[in-house]
Formats: sequence, C-alpha cells, structure tokens
Amino acid sequence: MLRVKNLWFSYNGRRVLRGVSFDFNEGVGCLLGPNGAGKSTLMKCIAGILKGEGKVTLDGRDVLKMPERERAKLISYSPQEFSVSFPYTVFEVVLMGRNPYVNPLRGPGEEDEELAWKSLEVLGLAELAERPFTELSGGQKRLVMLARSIAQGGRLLLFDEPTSFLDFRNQHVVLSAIRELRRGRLILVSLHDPNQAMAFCDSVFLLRSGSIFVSGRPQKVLTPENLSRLYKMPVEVIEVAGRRVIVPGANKSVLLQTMLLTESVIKLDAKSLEVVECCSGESSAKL
Ligand SMILES: Nc1ncnc2c1ncn2[C@@H]1O[C@H](COP(=O)(O)OP(=O)(O)OP(=O)(O)O)[C@@H](O)[C@H]1O
Repeated sequence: MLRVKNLWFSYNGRRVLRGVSFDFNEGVGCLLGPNGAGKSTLMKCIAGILKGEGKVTLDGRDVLKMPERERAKLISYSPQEFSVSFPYTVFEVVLMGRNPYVNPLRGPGEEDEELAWKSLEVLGLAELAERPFTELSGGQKRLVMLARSIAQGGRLLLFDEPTSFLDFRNQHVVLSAIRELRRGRLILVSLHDPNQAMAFCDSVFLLRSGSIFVSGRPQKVLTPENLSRLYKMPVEVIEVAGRRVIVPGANKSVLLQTMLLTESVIKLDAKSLEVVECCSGESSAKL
C-alpha cells in the first residue's frame, strides 16, 4: 500500500501541497485536478525528486528516507517533460531504465536488454529501436519514455500525464498497456480527462488547491457535483449506450448546484427570465 500522510511542499515559499493525505492500495489510481493543482509536484515528492515535508510509505517502508538507488528499484517515475540532448538510440534510452539494477563496472546484462526489448514491444515500438531519440516526434518520445518506465519496473509506477501529445489511438494503447502492468503493482497516473479516469482507473483522487478533497472508486467520485467543484464549471454525467460519459454541463439543475458551489454569475434572458449563461472565473456555459 502507498500511504501519503500530511505532505507539504512549497516552491520558494509558495505553498503548493497543503497536507496531502491518502491511501492507495490496488490497481491503477488517477490524480485528477485542474492545471496548477499540484499533481506533478505531488508525484515528484512521492518519487523523492522533490523533498516535501510529511511521510510517504510504500508497504510500510519509509521511501523518503531510503537511499536513492534503493528507491529507484521500488518506484519508477515517468515525467511530463523530458529532455535528452545526446542522440542516444531509442533502445539505449529504454535500457537506461535498468540503471538502478546495473552494476556500473559491468554495464547492463542480457536480462536487462531482454527487458528493454520486451518493453518496446509492449508498446509497439520495436521498429523505432535504432532511431535517435532526439529525432522522434513528441508523441513517439512519450511512448519511449513509458517503455523506459516499464523496463525499470518496481512496486509503484508513477506516470505524469501519460497521454499528453498522443493521438486518439495511442492514448488508448498507452492506458491499456498501463492497465496491463497493474498485477502486483500500484500505478498512479495523472490525467486531464475524467472519462479516461472512469474507463481505466480503479480509484480516483481529486486534487484541488494542494490537497485531496475526495477519493474513492470512479463511479462514486466522478459525480457532477464533485467535478463541478473541482473544475469550477458545470459538469454533467450522461448515459450513452449504457456508458457513463462526462461532459461540460448545461443542465439547469447542475448549473444551479454549480452556481452555489462556485459563486458563479448568471445571465438571464430579459423576456423569459431563463438562464442563458453561467460564468465562473474564466469559464462560462451557454444554454
Ligand atoms: N519549478 C517550479 N518553481 C516554482 N513554481 C513551480 C514549479 N513547478 C511548478 N510550480 C508551481 O506549482 C504549482 C503546481 O504545479 P504542478 O506542475 O505541480 O501542477 P499540475 O497539477 O501538475 O499542473 P498541470 O496539470 O498544468 O501539469 C503551479 O502553480 C506551478 O506554477
């Protein structure tokens, strides 16, 4: 189990995480929250890349107090942005995921190379193996970095916005591949699409203003009320062919709830007094 307890973090005195606490104990979990909510910061603190105040334990072990190399065997982190300036081949970049296990004097062994190949194959990237990483498109680079995380393995895999830059099909490929990895592991992803969280994740953690305000099973958490509160805009959940689909809302009951929650401004039609627009900060919904 991953347990995050009362985690605080500030950048130059500006608080970003404000006592984040949650338990995560199976499958794929999703951090959902608006831009700037602190999702990447939280992931980096869990991975020990940023030094927050608080406690992070993985199966009872205090990961923040572990030596870096030991932590890298337990936790792999795939960042939102990555820069590789030397023109390493795709295969070499993926093989680097094995670094925590490699004896620096001997270099990677056969088993490491095999794992790197398998990781490329899982994501359908074997054909890119000899290409220089620096010459790939943004989406291809994203896929290669995911392959690297898969090669690194570990008990907890963190993927920060794994679907960014990816086309419609590859978003599905990546989320399916991530889901396949969950046996015996905990996987935490950050996403921007609540529909993807609903379809691919076992639990959801809503992060707002640096703390988790609700968490649990997607069906329980991804409600119009919670999502309207999270994104400060009307949100509806509708049924299409038996599937729940989350859409920006225009339903009046949702609007009224949202107005109360977000202190929105509404515009009424002068004659009918019908609500025609609901404005909250920078977002607005026309009816
Ligand atoms: N290196 C940094 N120095 C100073 N402030 C930072 C730094 N990185 C992030 N921040 C700030 O911390 C806050 C949280 O950023 P973070 O990247 O964790 O949010 P996020 O939820 O991942 O956002 P997004 O969905 O846009 O990626 C933001 O206000 C951001 O401006």
